[in-house]
Amino acid sequence: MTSVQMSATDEMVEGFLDHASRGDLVRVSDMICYSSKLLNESGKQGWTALMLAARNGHFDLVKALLSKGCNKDLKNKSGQTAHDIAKFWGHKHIADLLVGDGKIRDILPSTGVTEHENYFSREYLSRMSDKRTDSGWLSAKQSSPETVFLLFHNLDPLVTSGPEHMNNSQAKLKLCRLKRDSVGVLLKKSDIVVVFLGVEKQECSSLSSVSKEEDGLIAWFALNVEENPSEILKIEDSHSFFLQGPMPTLLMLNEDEGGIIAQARSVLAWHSRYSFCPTCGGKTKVAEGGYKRTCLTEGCKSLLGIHSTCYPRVDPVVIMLVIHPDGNQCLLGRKKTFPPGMFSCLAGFIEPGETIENAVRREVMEESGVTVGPVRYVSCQPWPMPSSLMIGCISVAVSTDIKVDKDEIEEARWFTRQQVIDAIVKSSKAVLTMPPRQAIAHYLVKHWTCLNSNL
Ligand SMILES: NC(=O)C1=CN([C@@H]2O[C@H](COP(=O)(O)OP(=O)(O)OC[C@H]3O[C@@H](n4cnc5c(N)ncnc54)[C@H](OP(=O)(O)O)[C@@H]3O)[C@@H](O)[C@H]2O)C=CC1
Ligand SMILES: [Mg+2]
Ligand SMILES: [Mg+2]
Ligand SMILES: [Mg+2]
Ligand SMILES: [Zn+2]
Repeated sequence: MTSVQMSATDEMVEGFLDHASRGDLVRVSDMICYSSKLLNESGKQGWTALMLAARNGHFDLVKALLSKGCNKDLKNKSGQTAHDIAKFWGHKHIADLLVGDGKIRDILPSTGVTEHENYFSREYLSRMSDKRTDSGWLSAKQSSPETVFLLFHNLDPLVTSGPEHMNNSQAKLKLCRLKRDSVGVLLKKSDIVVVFLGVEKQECSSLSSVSKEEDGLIAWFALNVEENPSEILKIEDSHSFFLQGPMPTLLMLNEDEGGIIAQARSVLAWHSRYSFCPTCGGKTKVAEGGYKRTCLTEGCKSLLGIHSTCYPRVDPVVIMLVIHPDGNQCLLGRKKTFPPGMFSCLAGFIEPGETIENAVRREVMEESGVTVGPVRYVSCQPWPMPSSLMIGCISVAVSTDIKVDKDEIEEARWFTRQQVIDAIVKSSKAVLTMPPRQAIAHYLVKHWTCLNSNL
């Protein structure tokens, strides 16, 4: 049936199940308020919203669906309940929630903050870290015609704008999913690092029907080349090109691919910047599917104790919305490099030996001269430029005079709630522009204004 032929009800059920599959608690709750019948509706293969939420590990959504009274005993066409599915996919906390009398036990005390999925956060692939040490499995997958290879040139991903890729996607660009034949020449080169990203998540029913040798898992790998490889590669897609960035171009992909890029680009960037051992400068050997570089110098200190220099690094960064003591204004700043009129949350790298809360207080003081009191964690976002983790907080100022550090920030100002709402909805009255919706700074401001996430 095409979407044109679909009835309005079918379309609503499909939309509802899609939101459930993505763990979109807000949209799912809104739709249940509109029609409680949706709770037990099923789509393809008899999967209900509860099953999809259990499959994809959306704990809060499973909890919400149960509290609305959905039937947890329904079975899909493979005879599985939501509990079976959660157990199969290793979501033990969800499986626990779904057993017995179905009563929800709150294991964690409520903080009033629910998990929010930011751009770059989606886990489209299952990382399967246990396979990183299985060199036989990894090389078999690299030879498999099903395997997907992502190619980067100086950390810019190969994408396509071809019309054949535009179905069901709002994104104008899509990662080129190359096959072994296209990248075979590169795989033979000894200096190319190939990073194992994971395998495509699959429906339980399709997994149970394959043998152990041919596990049916579709593996993904990423590789980065420094010289433009277009001439030696067999890429038939004439619409493909290396997406020059990283910003703002990396924000043009869809959410699934944003998550893949966050992982692939960070690990590849680590390889491109850590070619030699950071401890002794010696040569290193790439191991564990591209997730480790071991020093080859006998007796090197990096081989003793905690091998932290051997693994990809992640830099924690605090990013914070500072609320005025009057509760009705927030502090935003702009760097010289921002587009005209754009203001964002203050941010800064966490220093060694520092807590998240103290880093928030120090960075806000350094950059704006404002003293911060209480700090609360809200949400986080991988930021693969090259490999940060943005730790999003909301905090309350205890002083209000602004004295900007001109080296880092061009200007910082208090904006009223109405002014930031105007900016979010892009009103003609807006006196500032916000960072794009894919940036956690945007989400923190929206979170504070308590606006509907559809904006
Ligand atoms: N997702 C989002 O919404 C946002 C993301 N960000 C990201 O957050 C990150 C940090 O923000 P920013 O305000 O620049 O940070 P800071 O305020 O800490 O300032 C960065 C400066 O500090 C120095 N520095 C100190 N420690 C480090 C470190 N571990 N790594 C790199 N530089 C360090 C650098 O100096 P030098 O380079 O001169 O040596 C750099 O210029 C940036 O990568 C930015 O892209 C920022 C705002 C919004
Ligand atoms: Mg800063
Ligand atoms: Mg700073
Ligand atoms: Mg800093
Ligand atoms: Zn070394």
